Amino acid sequence: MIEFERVSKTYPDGTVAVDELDLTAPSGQITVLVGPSGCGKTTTMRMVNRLIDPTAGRITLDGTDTASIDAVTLRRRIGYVIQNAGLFPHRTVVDNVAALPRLLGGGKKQTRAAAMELLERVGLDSAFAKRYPWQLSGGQQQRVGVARALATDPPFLLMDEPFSAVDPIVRAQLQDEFLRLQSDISKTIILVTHDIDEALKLGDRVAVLRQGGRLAQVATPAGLLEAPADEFVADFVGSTRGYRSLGFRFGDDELVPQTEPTVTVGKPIGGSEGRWALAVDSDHRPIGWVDITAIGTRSVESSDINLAGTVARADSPLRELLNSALSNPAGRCVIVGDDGVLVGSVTDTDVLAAIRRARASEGAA
Ligand SMILES: Nc1ncnc2c1ncn2[C@@H]1O[C@H](COP(=O)(O)OP(=O)(O)OP(=O)(O)O)[C@@H](O)[C@H]1O
Repeated sequence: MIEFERVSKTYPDGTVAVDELDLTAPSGQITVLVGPSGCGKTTTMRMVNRLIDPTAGRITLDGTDTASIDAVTLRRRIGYVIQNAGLFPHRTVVDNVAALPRLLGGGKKQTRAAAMELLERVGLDSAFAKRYPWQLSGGQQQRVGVARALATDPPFLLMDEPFSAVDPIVRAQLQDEFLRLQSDISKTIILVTHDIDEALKLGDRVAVLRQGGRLAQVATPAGLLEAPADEFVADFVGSTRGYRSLGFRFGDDELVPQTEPTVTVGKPIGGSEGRWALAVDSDHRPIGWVDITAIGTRSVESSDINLAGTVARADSPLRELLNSALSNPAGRCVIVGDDGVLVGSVTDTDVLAAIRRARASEGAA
């Protein structure tokens, strides 16, 4: 757990960057700091690893005052990921990741092997290990940045705008991978962003800061959308906050897929009701929809398949679940497993009902 207790920072020129901040970042969770430019996010984060010293107040890591820990020792316990990755330009990818463990006295073979394993975990093929940072895309560099921050297996991680230097599609991929990684490693993370959508997607808790480094509200993403503390927060989360909750995901048991009747190419349609039937390949992966009324008793052909529909996974954001329901001619959301194999389907009404249930339980919490 990282705790800020009445922490303030006034720069020598008199700028109050952070003003009496009280905030807790719980263990094993992602706490996001979000707010407009200049509201003190980076200053707040850098006080944790003492790149900046607070003017007043104290910051504790699992109860220990950071001021009482030697700065080098402190930074070993806190991984740090920054925008544009900040990699050593003259070292290969694997050497970037292995650098700190080597410095701490790890053997060459052992630290390299550990670095290779980490690179795999962050989704980088081993073929990239011998490249230099400039030979990687922005998204690949960010992955190396994350691997490097994790190299000493620190319990705490600070991430300053880690995904903002890449295009929106790569950013979404990196965010998804990061959430998957975090569900495995459960680090105590503080992440800074100015992007409210990123904050709502990644944060277990989101702290909204306003100008002058004052905390406007800290809440779960759903709590923030449903009950903004004041006009500033309401404006910051935006008037489309109803739609923003479509970025949330359901837990495993909140949506129960029903069996979806299927058809395959080369076979006649048997026993499907309604107008549309889902076509699947021989591995039972959805490929499109067939208009039953156009087929009659003959066999289904590839050219009969309407490819308009999309699929989602049970843990996809609600946006993708609804998108699947709305894009499929049958109006049902098709759910597949990680391997792309059909699990079943839910209706758009099921998705909306589950959203309402989730909101009701959030409100009751
Ligand atoms: N070394 C410094 N000396 C004086 N003022 C500073 C210094 N560093 C930052 N500031 C000021 O402190 C305030 C907070 O800056 P900080 O970088 O923490 O904000 P931020 O929320 O991270 O901003 P951004 O989203 O634009 O990166 C700003 O007004 C900034 O101009």
